[in-house]
Amino acid sequence: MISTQNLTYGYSKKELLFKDLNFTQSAGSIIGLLGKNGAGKSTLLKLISGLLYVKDEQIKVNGYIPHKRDPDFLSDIFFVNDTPFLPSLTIKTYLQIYGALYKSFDIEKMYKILLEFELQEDQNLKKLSHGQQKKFIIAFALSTNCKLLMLDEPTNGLDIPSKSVFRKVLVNSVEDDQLVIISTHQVKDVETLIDKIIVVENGSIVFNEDVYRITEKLQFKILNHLDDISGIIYSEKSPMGYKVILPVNNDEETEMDIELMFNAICNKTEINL
Ligand SMILES: Nc1ncnc2c1ncn2[C@@H]1O[C@H](COP(=O)(O)OP(=O)(O)OP(=O)(O)O)[C@@H](O)[C@H]1O
Repeated sequence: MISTQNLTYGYSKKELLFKDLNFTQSAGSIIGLLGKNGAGKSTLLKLISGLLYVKDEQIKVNGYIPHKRDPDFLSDIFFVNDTPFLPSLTIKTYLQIYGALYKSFDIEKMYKILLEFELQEDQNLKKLSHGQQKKFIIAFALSTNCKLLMLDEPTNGLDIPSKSVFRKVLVNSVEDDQLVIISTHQVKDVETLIDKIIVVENGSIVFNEDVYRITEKLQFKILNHLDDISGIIYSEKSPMGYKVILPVNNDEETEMDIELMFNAICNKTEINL
C-alpha cells in the first residue's frame, strides 16, 4: 500500500529531515507511529497524503504518487489532523456534501458512531468544542472506509469515556484491507489497539516491528529488585518497583508495556527480536 524509495525531504534545502528513507507497508495493520517531538511523524504523514511535495516517485500509495492528488487517490485516503478545520455547517449538511467525496462512505456507520460519541446531526460543527470536533472527524474518517487512514494525535482533547469509545469504534470498524496509522504521544491510549510499532527519530525509522513479534520475544514485568535477575534488556525505576524488559525464556507471554518499549528504543537499547 505504501512504499518509499530513497525518500528525501527537508523544509529547507540546507537541512534535510528525511534522507534516503526506504520502507514498505501493506494493508491489514493498525500502526502506532511514535517518536519524540520534532522527530518527523507529522511530516511523514503529510508526505504520504500528498500534502507535501517530493520529486519523482519517491513515495507511492495505493499505486498513486500522492502529491499529484488524483481524485481516485484522494477518495480512498483520510488524514485526521490534530486540529481539524471544520466549516460552519450542521453535521447533517456536512455529511451530505463531504460524504459524497468518498466512494465507500457509510452513512449508517456514521450515525452509529455519532451516537456513541453523543453528537447530534443538527449541531453546528463550528460551535463544537475541540474534543467534540475531534470526535466528529474521527467518526467521519472511519465512516469513509478509506483504505488508508492516518490519525494524528486522535485522542488529544478526548475525555476519558470518549477515549474508550474511540478504541471500541476503531477496533470494530477496521477491516483487513485497510491500513491505519496513528501518530501519538498518548501511547497508553493506543496500547491495546495497535499491532505494529514504528518509531521515527531524527528523520529515520529506527524501529519497525509487529507487536506479536515483540511479545513473542520479550517479557514486560514489574520486579521488586533487579538483583539475581539475569538478561535484563532494559529497566526503569517506577513507584511500583522496577519495570523491566526481559527475553522470553519460558514461553510465558506478557502484555507489551508500550511506554517502556518506547523508552527503551529512545535510550538506544539493543533489541534483537
Ligand atoms: N512548516 C514547517 N516549516 C519548517 N519546518 C518545519 C515545518 N513543520 C515542521 N518543521 C520541522 O520539521 C521537523 C519535524 O516536524 P514534525 O512536525 O514532522 O515532527 P513530529 O514528530 O510530528 O513532532 P510533534 O510530536 O512535536 O508533533 C521539526 O524539526 C520541525 O521544526
